[in-house]
Amino acid sequence: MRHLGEAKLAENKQIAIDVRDAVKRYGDFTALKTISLSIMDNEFFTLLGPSGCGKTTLLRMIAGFEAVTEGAIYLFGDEIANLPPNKRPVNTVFQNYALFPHMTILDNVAFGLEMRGKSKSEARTKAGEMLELVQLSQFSARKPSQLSGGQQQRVALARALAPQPKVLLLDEPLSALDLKLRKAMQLELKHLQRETGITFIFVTHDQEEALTMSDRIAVMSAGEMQQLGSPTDIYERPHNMFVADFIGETNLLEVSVDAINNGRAVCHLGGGHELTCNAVEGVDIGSKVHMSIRPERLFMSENPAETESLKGRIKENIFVGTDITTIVDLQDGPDFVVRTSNSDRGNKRIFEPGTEMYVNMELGAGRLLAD
Ligand SMILES: Nc1ncnc2c1ncn2[C@@H]1O[C@H](COP(=O)(O)OP(=O)(O)OP(=O)(O)O)[C@@H](O)[C@H]1O
Repeated sequence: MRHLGEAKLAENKQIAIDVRDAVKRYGDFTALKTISLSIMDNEFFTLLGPSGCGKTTLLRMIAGFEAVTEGAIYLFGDEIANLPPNKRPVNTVFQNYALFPHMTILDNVAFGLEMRGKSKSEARTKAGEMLELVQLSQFSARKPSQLSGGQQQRVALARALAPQPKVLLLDEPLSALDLKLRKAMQLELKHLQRETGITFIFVTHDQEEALTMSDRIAVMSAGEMQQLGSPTDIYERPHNMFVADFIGETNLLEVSVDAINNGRAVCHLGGGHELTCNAVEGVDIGSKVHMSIRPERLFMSENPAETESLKGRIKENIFVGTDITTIVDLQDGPDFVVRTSNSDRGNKRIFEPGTEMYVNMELGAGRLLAD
């Protein structure tokens, strides 16, 4: 099966940003450890990772606000080490909008264009078009304080898009917004990216945001890239424990691999429980590794299903609106978290706490992690 990210890459797109063996050190501290990645033209690319992993540092190096200690960054084929920030065809949207409070919305958007040498009338015409793009034309005469947080963020976007940069860098631009507005803005940003065709490099620590918006995601931790792939790759086929744990919710089980036959690995999880899943490269017989199973890939039944099946007892059911989360005690084995969507509850059983039942999964649901 092809994934969105791969399909896009297969179109032979030009590389917008090429980061080659880039290292960033602040004195003795290494903030980025030899990062290499290529971001394609017209791609919505996300740098995702916990606080302090180096995402902003990488973004600032692309923008030209930080020098690269080792390695190089290429922008559409050209090395940019000696290009000052204002000469790069790159613009940044920050978390805190940074609008001028005394200027109207229109002037805020026009200001950067005038600074770049456009005449006042040219700048204002272009600013008007940009406000139309972000659907704020009716507010062009207002001051920033007369707009909501979401509207101010859209002004900041219009301002950053106005000079038609080839690449737009977005550093956690939605984190100051409440959840509902953030979700609406996520879709809006994605549409804007499609409409303008500009390469977006988006920084976030919010995995759901990254999955919703991106063509591809680079998952980072402690200055290193852990995995690069489409949202489906990252979610369905995490390469390691960090990615499996950081992206979404998962059951991370300690297992020992007892046998590998025909591409299938038979794994022991303690307490006499056994599960078979697809073998992966780097995990051999005798390995003690982890298996990741997403809670929504498990289902419960009164009798063992014809798939992989483990006997357990219900500990607790937790109603979380769209789903019911069930904690299952496997008796001398690990606890399992099973998620049942409320939309297909008719097909899947929910049992009362204390009931003995079976937790089942398809063969492909468990994923062995090499580390
Ligand atoms: N100017 C600096 N001098 C020294 N250390 C720095 C400097 N700037 C960043 N760092 C360190 O580099 C590491 C990466 O910082 P960075 O801001 O890139 O992280 P981040 O992933 O963007 O985090 P957050 O999500 O909190 O913004 C952190 O440990 C930070 O303390």
